Amino acid sequence: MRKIVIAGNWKMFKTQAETQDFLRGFLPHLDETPEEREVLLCPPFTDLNILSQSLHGSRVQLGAQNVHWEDSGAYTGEIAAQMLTEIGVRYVIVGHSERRQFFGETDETVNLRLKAAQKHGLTPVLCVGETKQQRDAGQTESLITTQLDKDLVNVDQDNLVIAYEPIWAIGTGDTCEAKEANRVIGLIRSQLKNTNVSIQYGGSVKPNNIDEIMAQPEIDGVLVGGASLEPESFARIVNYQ
Ligand SMILES: O=C[C@H](O)COP(=O)(O)O
Repeated sequence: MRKIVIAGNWKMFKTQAETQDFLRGFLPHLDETPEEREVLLCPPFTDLNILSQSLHGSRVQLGAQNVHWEDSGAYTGEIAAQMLTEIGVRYVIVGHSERRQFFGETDETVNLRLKAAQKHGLTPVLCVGETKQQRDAGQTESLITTQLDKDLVNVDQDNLVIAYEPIWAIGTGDTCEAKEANRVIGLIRSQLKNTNVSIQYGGSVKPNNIDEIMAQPEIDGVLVGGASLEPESFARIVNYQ
């Protein structure tokens, strides 16, 4: 049985005070959320501790936005898996297109980060997806196949979530058609050893398109950026019909 995972990726947004405001507005809505849905927040590192304390005893899981492959060392600006698990983090986003595009993340470093996360009991959320140029050139399938082949070398598929995020749909309001996202996610699934991996869609998910997205048979959840920052809109997404 595939798990439904609804995740908010806050990217580089929210101070601790803003995080507390968010929780006041968001948490009461979880009374309506069906039990089987995993709800996940991935804030900036500086918000993890306060969220860990505030969410103690709640059903919301914590995720980080990055993890280094070494246990410790001289890696300025990076974070180690044990620093995350010590404060109750359970998931970590790896290979987000913004990391690949702006911070030199490669399939090789994505693979190292995935293995390090798993070694310490974190569940990685691996992001894959094509640019507009690659889509227009008919390279979506080959690009995703290459990413999966390289990123998943020696990665345990029993402790993994994948997010299909077409880069052209991220933060643009230009959502991938639900049926097309379903098709690509089916293709991703067909390339996995474990076909029960939960595969999310990400890219301009909003309250007005969540129901159609989640009605697709291959889609097991969503990775939400902008619309996860506002309590009412993320609550509507978590409580999709
Ligand atoms: O990680 C989340 C994605 O990059 C989607 O962001 P968005 O919902 O703002 O388009």
